[in-house]
Amino acid sequence: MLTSPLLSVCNHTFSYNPINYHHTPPLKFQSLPLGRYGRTEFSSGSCSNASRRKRVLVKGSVGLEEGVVESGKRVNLGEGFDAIVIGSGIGGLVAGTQLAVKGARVLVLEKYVIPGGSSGFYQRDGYTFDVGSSVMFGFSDKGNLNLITQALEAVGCRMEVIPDPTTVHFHLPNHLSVRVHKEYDKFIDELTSYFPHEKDGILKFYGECWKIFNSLNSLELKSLEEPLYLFGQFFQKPLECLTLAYNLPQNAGAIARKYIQDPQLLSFIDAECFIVSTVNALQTPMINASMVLCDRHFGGINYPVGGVGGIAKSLAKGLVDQGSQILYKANVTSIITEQGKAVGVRLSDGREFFAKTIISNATRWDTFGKLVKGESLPKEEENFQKVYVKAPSFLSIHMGVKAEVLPLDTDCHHFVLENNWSNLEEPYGSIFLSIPTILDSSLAPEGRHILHIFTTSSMDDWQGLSRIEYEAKKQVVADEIISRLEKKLFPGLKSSIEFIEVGTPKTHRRYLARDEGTYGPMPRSIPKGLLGMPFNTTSIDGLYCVGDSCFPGQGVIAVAFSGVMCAHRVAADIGLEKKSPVLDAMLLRLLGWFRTLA
Ligand SMILES: NC(=O)c1ccc[n+]([C@@H]2O[C@H](COP(=O)([O-])OP(=O)(O)OC[C@H]3O[C@@H](n4cnc5c(N)ncnc54)[C@H](O)[C@@H]3O)[C@@H](O)[C@H]2O)c1
Ligand SMILES: CC(C)=CCC/C(C)=C/C=C/C(C)=C/C=C/C(C)=C/C=C/C=C(C)/C=C/C=C(C)/C=C/C=C(\C)CCC=C(C)C
Repeated sequence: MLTSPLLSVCNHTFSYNPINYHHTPPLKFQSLPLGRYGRTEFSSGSCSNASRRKRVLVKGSVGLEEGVVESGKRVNLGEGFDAIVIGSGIGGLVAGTQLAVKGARVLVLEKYVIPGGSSGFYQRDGYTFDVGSSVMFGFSDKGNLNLITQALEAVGCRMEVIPDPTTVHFHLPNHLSVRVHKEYDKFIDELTSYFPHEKDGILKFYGECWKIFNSLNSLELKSLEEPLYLFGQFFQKPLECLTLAYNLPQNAGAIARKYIQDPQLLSFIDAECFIVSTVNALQTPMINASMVLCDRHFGGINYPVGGVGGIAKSLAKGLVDQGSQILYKANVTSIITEQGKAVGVRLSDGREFFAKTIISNATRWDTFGKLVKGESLPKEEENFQKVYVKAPSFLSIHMGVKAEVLPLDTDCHHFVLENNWSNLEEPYGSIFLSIPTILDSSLAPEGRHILHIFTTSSMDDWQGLSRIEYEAKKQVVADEIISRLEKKLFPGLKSSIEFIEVGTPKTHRRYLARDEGTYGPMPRSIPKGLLGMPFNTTSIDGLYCVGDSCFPGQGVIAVAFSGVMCAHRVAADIGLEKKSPVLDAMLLRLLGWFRTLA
């Protein structure tokens, strides 16, 4: 068991656009700090085989093993990789580790200095901040849907977790204050105390979610693009598969409207969906809604001791333990194709790596807009972009505050929408707040709490500003958000601030390499549930995508599933799992046709 993995092995601080105020002494600004991870040096050497491709020799740190392998030792990465994964977000790491345990030789290339992407971390002044949100689904010890636990176990890791008794505390218009308790009955009682006339509708809507969740939870989860597996599941669990197939094109809002009439309760269901999809219930696929609305009661929300960043660190270490490799500061700028097949990647420093398959954990917009060069946008991607647009990014405020400002019974996660339901999807309209130190006090110095506040914000709002205007705007916007929280939740909040850093969509774009800092794909209008969401194969032979612009979308557990599916499909294609070329061709054509219906 790994106890506090992040804190025990990581003594360095990592920068996450440290624009700060209310803080003395001022922080040192570092754009890309080099911890032990940053010590990789590269040089190219001659090829020992007849290949015309450059063989890459690595001097210094290779793999993770806390970032260092005997400095100065020349390590030959060699060739013959089965897969190159571009990016070490949870999607990329799960795909990489799952392939590695199946016996594949994998190389993960990460632009930044640590793994994790939006699930990374940074440390400052004794605080360990999660870069993204701290609500972890799929991290329990039961069922088939605990995909984070399973991904870690696959590479021999286990993290200590702290159960959260309340997934989220909603503070909504008209004094609607609902705690989502881990215990389902307690949550239903609390919700029905506000809407007694809708008790039946509430039970029926959440009951529908449970039917879907139980079906999902009964399946062995692998690639829905692999026919032998898919038909096998239909054969073994016909009712469950038909339930899922029926619900694939459905959205939560439409199903809620079958059972519920009260407009305020429907707005509450919108808020339930918005916190995970950044869109209302009418636009949120029913399968995804069911997954999160039930897992929080089934397995519960569990926080990893030491912070969310420990998950990626453990996976990256597991990858290396399996004989595969990860390189940091490896910025892929193009995917090399030969006769229409993806065969390798080129980095910004000119190095090239080659493999049988290439898996991109960059968003589809980045993959097809930047990395695949000289090709017109494939039809499949055109269709994807017709159905989905980039969701806005976030403004994030990471703060350290004096502990006494929080009442003793404060919950860990809050969602605040003050007066007007119509502000739900507006930029800065609602506020997300996580206080992970409620669960794990080791993340902050004694007597302090971490507040991670975030709200939707789009890139347009931050373009065209001078440096001084940009920083001034950060202060103004952050100040206003903090004032709102002070008024609604924590009187005296401002004067309790000991540390603060503000990140904007530009920060997310820069540090997470996500086009416009997007949170992920968002349906352009009312989608047909998950029908239009592409899986992992692409129209370029040998090129696969993984992460939140693949089925089933945003969220750590969702991208972990995407990683599992991707690894299975790739393993079948490189001969590590069974496959049937004839059935493959039929299924892939059928799935492609389904997507055109979305
Ligand atoms: N539930 C939560 O609390 C929570 C918390 C954090 C993150 N998330 C979710 O995680 C999801 C994202 O996960 P993901 O796996 O899709 O990806 P990601 O965006 O987290 O990671 C992608 C990684 O790829 C790297 N990368 C991108 N382009 C590159 C290039 N050209 N060369 C090298 N490296 C490159 C980035 O640096 C990053 O590390 C989001 O949808 C978000 O919802 C959820
Ligand atoms: C193929 C065909 C045609 C058919 C077939 C049928 C079948 C069999 C089907 C199947 C299916 C499946 C398996 C599916 C699956 C799915 C899944 C797994 C899903 C998942 C999902 C998940 C999700 C979406 C998640 C999400 C999450 C998130 C996003 C989170 C977030 C959070 C946050 C932001 C936090 C908040 C905070 C505060 C409030 C503070």
